[in-house]
Amino acid sequence: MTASKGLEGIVATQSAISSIIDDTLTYVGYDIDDLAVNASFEEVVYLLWHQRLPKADELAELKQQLADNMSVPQPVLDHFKTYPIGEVHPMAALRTAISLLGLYDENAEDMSDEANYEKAIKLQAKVATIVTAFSRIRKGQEPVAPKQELGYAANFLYMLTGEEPEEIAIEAFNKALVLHADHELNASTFTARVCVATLSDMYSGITAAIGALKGPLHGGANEQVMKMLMEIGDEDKVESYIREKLDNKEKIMGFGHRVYRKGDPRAKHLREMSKKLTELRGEEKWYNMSLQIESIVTGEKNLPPNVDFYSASVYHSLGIDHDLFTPIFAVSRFSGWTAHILEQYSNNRLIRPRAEYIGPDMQKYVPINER
Ligand SMILES: CC(=O)SCCNC(=O)CCNC(=O)[C@H](O)C(C)(C)COP(=O)(O)OP(=O)(O)OC[C@H]1O[C@@H](n2cnc3c(N)ncnc32)[C@H](O)[C@@H]1OP(=O)(O)O
Ligand SMILES: O=C([O-])CC(=O)C(=O)O
Repeated sequence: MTASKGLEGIVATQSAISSIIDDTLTYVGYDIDDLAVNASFEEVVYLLWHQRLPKADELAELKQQLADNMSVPQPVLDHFKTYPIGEVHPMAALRTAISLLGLYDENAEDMSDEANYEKAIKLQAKVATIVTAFSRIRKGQEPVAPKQELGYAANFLYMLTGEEPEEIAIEAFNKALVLHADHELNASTFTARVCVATLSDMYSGITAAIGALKGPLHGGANEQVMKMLMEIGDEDKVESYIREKLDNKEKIMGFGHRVYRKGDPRAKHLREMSKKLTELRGEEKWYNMSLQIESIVTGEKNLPPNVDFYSASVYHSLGIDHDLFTPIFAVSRFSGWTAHILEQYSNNRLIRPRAEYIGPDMQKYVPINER
């Protein structure tokens, strides 16, 4: 038995949800380039859950179901007030809130297909409320109730700020949600599948996935990208900052990928949006710095940017707090995680790989006073 470090190159399951073949990402066979330009997030959610695009009445029904399920039990929101304000990372708060939310769902342990589909709807609806409410409560503000007539992307921004967002912000945010929705067997999705393959419940699977997404080698990278941009601060400091990091063999956040070799197809959409939004806000420096970083890292290391790189300047331009970038990734990825959990349940087998043992051999127990 020889281990593949990080399970690199191992095909661990079959899935009909998304695929990465020759650096092309598709959701159920639809090219991400097509969906990024044309689809609403709700259409993508439906696509991932049903493996087909919705008809108009089906989309309207899903939108209504999401709108109807956005409210969150008060104790889940109140528990945010028990944290030491300002010190809790919103991903830790989200992870805890979803686990807590499970206690308020009387069907949490009902493993029927219907109950699990309903849980997917509830989770997708409520995560927007949870993330935005946490953001407001920690600033001493009241949560904002969603508006029935707004779509998912618009509602998220509305609940975050209390103001109806501009069209350009809705368009950018919807696109970001579409681009982050699913990604084959990434670390957090794999985590969700491993968890529920024991026939554990969906809240457990999603809680586990949030924990996996939080790390800076995965979803946590987008916040780190913005931290780096802020640290550099100015266009004429990029060159020396990045070269020093590379010379010290440090990683540049937002670059590299386990699967993509030529490049992440999502990055160009975010790059384009970053250009548009930073120009609009008169803050082109974040885009210009990002371009410079891309040119150096690609030139020196042949490492293209991943989805996390330009999403940082996009979210910053939308006025979003930097530590909410990864929770926003999660808000979108709830759709993929729930789709994979439903798929896992529908054709389940316990996921239990082996380890190549490299510890000492055949030791004999030594009584404690003789060690
Ligand atoms: C949504 C997402 O999860 S996308 C990924 C988000 N994560 C990041 O952006 C963090 C930065 N990137 C990384 O840490 C990595 O590229 C990962 C974790 C994404 C992929 O890692 P792996 O597939 O294990 O690649 P691995 O670490 O083997 O890298 C191969 C080589 O490229 C280098 N490398 C990889 N990424 C980077 C980077 N971002 N900056 C500098 N060098 C890098 C490695 O040091 C290694 O060099 P070596 O061969 O000289 O040792
Ligand atoms: O697939 C991966 O390893 C990480 C990634 O890009 C994602 O989850 O979107």
